[in-house]
Amino acid sequence: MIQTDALQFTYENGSEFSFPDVHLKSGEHLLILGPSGVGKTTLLHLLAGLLPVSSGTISVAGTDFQTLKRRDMDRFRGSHIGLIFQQYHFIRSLSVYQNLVLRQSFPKKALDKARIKELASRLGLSEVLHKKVTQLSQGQQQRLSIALGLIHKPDVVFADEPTSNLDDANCTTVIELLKEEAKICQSSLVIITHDHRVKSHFKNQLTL
Ligand SMILES: Nc1ncnc2c1ncn2[C@@H]1O[C@H](COP(=O)(O)OP(=O)(O)OP(=O)(O)O)[C@@H](O)[C@H]1O
Repeated sequence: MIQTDALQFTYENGSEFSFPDVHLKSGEHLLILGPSGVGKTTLLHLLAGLLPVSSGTISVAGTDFQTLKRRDMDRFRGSHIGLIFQQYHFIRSLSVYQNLVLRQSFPKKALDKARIKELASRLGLSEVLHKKVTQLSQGQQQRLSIALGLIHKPDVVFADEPTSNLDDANCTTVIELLKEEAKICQSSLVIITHDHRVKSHFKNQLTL
């Protein structure tokens, strides 16, 4: 599902990063650990095609990123990749339901109301489905962020620090939700974190 070879990236200011190869099969999970500043988010952005590699290759869901032009990359990401960011990316003027509809329609998929209702229910968002996202609690925002990463049943889900700012009980809940939803969607799951509480939940780990 994910295969990288000799990945390197250099920021404009000259900061250079070399990453170990990642090999992940369909439905597998990977936890990427490492101290702050080591390049975890940079690696996630490369794997999601948000940054272009300086050298090396990435293949996700059988597609070699080198073969994709920028617009094709955006389309590919919309269909095959789910992103769960540290900072929430919601459209603040819209409701929870409208945000999910918009994300679902991005890869030009037909509206699937049943899928939205079902996912919202599993993530405990049914009661707030028609509320503005600005009216949600922190925990509800976190769960909406997960729902937005999974609504289109992506092949791969990348989650960047999904448990930062959570207490121990909520940390476990969010990790279990992510694993459960990834299993239902048969998605591979890559979690980037420096939160050592997450370690015990994943066997497959890569430390940068
Ligand atoms: N756009 C940029 N231009 C230059 N340097 C950058 C840029 N973005 C990040 N960096 C630097 O690259 C290094 C790696 O950043 P990155 O965010 O990938 O680390 P990280 O391991 O995810 O850190 P954290 O755990 O704190 O989120 C940091 O030193 C950061 O300051």
